[in-house]
Amino acid sequence: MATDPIAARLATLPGFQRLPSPKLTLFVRRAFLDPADCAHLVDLIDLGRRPSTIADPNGDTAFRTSETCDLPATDRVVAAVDAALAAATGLDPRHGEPIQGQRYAVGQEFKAHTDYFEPDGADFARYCSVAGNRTWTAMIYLNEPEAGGATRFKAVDKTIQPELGKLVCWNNCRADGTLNPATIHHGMKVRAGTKYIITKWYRERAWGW
Ligand SMILES: O=C(O)CCC(=O)C(=O)O
Ligand SMILES: [Fe+2]
Repeated sequence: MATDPIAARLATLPGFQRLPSPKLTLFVRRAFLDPADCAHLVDLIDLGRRPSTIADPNGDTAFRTSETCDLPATDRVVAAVDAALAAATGLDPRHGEPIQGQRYAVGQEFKAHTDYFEPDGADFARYCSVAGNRTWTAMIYLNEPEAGGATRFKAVDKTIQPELGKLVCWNNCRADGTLNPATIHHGMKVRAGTKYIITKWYRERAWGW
């Protein structure tokens, strides 16, 4: 059976808990970021937010209703988080997309989706011809909304609650490299308060710039 070297590494790190599922390689690490860094990132997201977009629009204009922020790689905290993620995971930082922030107000959500690009989707060549598809996702909750906003992985019946500084990371592929539909997840509606997260996606090859 193929093995996943990144998962093998994460399993050895203090505080990293692996989801006990043969279908999905997913880890949670509580308090990966400290409150001051989370607060700084929240401020950056509030300053730079724009409506979120999706690849391969499916006709549902309410599919992803959040806002997104392209975080500046030159920011001291953004650079430190980038380095910390690469150091923890062992993923090649050159394969990483720039870190994004996401902000969900009350009622906003990102319906069930996978983070990889569908090979038969209209946008596949545009998004994947240089760097290849997405491999790992790293996502960090920057705060705890007062209600709602959990991330639900329905194929493995796992719901992760937002918690300040909590890192969730998973492999969008199986150990043999094929895309894993069991990674499907839903950023559920915020019911009270505002939810802030950062997302970092890694690619098969170096990101083009
Ligand atoms: O907001 C969430 O909990 C999930 C976010 C997400 O899935 C994404 O940005 O791709
Ligand atoms: Fe996602």
